[in-house]
Amino acid sequence: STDIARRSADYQPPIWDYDYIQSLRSEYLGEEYTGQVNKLKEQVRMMLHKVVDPLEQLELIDTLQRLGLSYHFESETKRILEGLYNNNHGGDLWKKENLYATALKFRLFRQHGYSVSEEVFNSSMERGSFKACLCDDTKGMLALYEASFLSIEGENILEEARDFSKKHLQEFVKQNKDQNPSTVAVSHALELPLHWRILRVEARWFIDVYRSKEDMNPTLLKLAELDFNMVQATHQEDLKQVSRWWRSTGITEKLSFARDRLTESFFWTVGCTFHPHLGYCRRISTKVNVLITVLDDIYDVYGTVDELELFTDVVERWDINAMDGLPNYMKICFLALYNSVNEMAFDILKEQEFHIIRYFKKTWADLCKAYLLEAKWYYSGYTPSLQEYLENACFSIAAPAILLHAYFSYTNPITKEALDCLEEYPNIVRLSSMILRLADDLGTSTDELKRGDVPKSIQCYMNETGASEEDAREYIRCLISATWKKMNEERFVTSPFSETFIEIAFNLGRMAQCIYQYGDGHGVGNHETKDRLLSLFVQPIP
Ligand SMILES: CC1(C)[C@@H]2CC[C@@]1(C)[C@@H](OP(=O)([O-])OP(=O)([O-])[O-])C2
Ligand SMILES: [Mg+2]
Ligand SMILES: [Mg+2]
Ligand SMILES: [Mg+2]
Ligand SMILES: [Mg+2]
Ligand SMILES: [Mg+2]
Repeated sequence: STDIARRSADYQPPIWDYDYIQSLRSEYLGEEYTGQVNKLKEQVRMMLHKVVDPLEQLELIDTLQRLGLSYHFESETKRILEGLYNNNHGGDLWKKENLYATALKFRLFRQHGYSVSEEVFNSSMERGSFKACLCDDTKGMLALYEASFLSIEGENILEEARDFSKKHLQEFVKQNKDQNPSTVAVSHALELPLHWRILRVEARWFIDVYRSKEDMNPTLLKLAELDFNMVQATHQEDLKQVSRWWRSTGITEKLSFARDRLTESFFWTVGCTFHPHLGYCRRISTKVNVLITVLDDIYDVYGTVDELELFTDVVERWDINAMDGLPNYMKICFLALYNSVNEMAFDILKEQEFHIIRYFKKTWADLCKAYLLEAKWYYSGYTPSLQEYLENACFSIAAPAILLHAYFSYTNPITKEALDCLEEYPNIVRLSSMILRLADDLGTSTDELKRGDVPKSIQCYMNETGASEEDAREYIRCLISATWKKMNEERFVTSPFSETFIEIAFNLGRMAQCIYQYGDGHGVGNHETKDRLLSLFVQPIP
């Protein structure tokens, strides 16, 4: 190609090389442990049937969830919560309970879609604020803090609950320097509340914490360790398979300027859909993520505006006969995208007799148009208002494309109603995109601006208000929190989407906060991400 001065992002090669990934093995694959795990599951089912004290029921449900086991006991959990909700939701039991029990029940009810009012905390308040004596009740403070993240817009009691509990928990950590189970639990929650954490990542951490708790139940621990390792073995097979596909495309050689992040792309999908039987969904979503990562770098780093115009036009037309004018690196990328997407469309046509190409074509065209607009803003030196930036950046972050593919890759039967709704970018998609975009900008914008990229939300806000970068970042974090309140409301809206889809959309936002918790965990693959990937995909729990 002509010697155009092209930017470089100087991305490092992947930490996880191909041969290493292909060498992964697990003794937990296959039937070896199925007998043992089924026996343990039966024992836990008995525990769920025998427990009668309401607080113990809630604690068992919460523990199973944090151990990553709740997906085995969904019907038992539903039966218990239904019972608790029906026979005491009237409210008398709420009054007699301590703050810890009230907050735990509130969080679990809301999380499972039972509507419960923030007024249940009234007995812990006087004259509009929480009773000062409560601040010594660390267990209650922690439960109140976690519960406050299930709030929706306009719930002032829960807003007050978050501020009150956060202040006293920070105080508690300051007063107690030594590492002990409660300071560890409090610091963990202050880093990221449970509601914003990815279940699979949280389970790996909590299993180690649970092992040393004085009320640890050996059956629960054993099942959690065994199940974690068996699921890990399944994920390893998915990863090896999709890694073989990625190598066969040759894209990492042909487009060496772009990020080669297959394993991190797989981590995104595991965070969204860890269920063992959703392997096809994980493999498709990984293909989408790793292709989007390359596409994003073509628009953000390497392509000239003329080339990007050409590429966007070809994607909009979705026509391989329109490729001739593309430079070679774009031919490779478009044809890989075209083949992968059409192959998935074929799978669905064969399985469900649904011809869906036009939905894919539209979502990829919308994504590339959003990319192109950002590239034009960059080359023309234009800084949009925050509002203008975000309207486009909720598309350029690719969440709508990611969620559309996720919907198709596990939903059977696909419904026209859900498709028409998806095509209009419903609230749940828009809100999930917003969280992903804001968390991504917090984690990646420093490096992006260094090598040259469109001004991100932080910079747009600074430009618009004259705020410092620190204040702008704080504002973006508040925006994430406010968006979560709107997302929480979506849980209660009737929609044509299944509970699974809603959970995947929630998890996409959680994944962003997980990946970017310590900076750019995707592009840079920092040591936190590396440690997480090792514990999730390589090292079984001993
Ligand atoms: C999977 C993704 C969320 C999507 C592609 C790679 C990402 C990690 C992110 O990459 P980034 O370059 O930060 O996106 P953007 O800031 O250029 O939109 C955008
Ligand atoms: Mg969670
Ligand atoms: Mg590369
Ligand atoms: Mg980018
Ligand atoms: Mg981009
Ligand atoms: Mg970014």
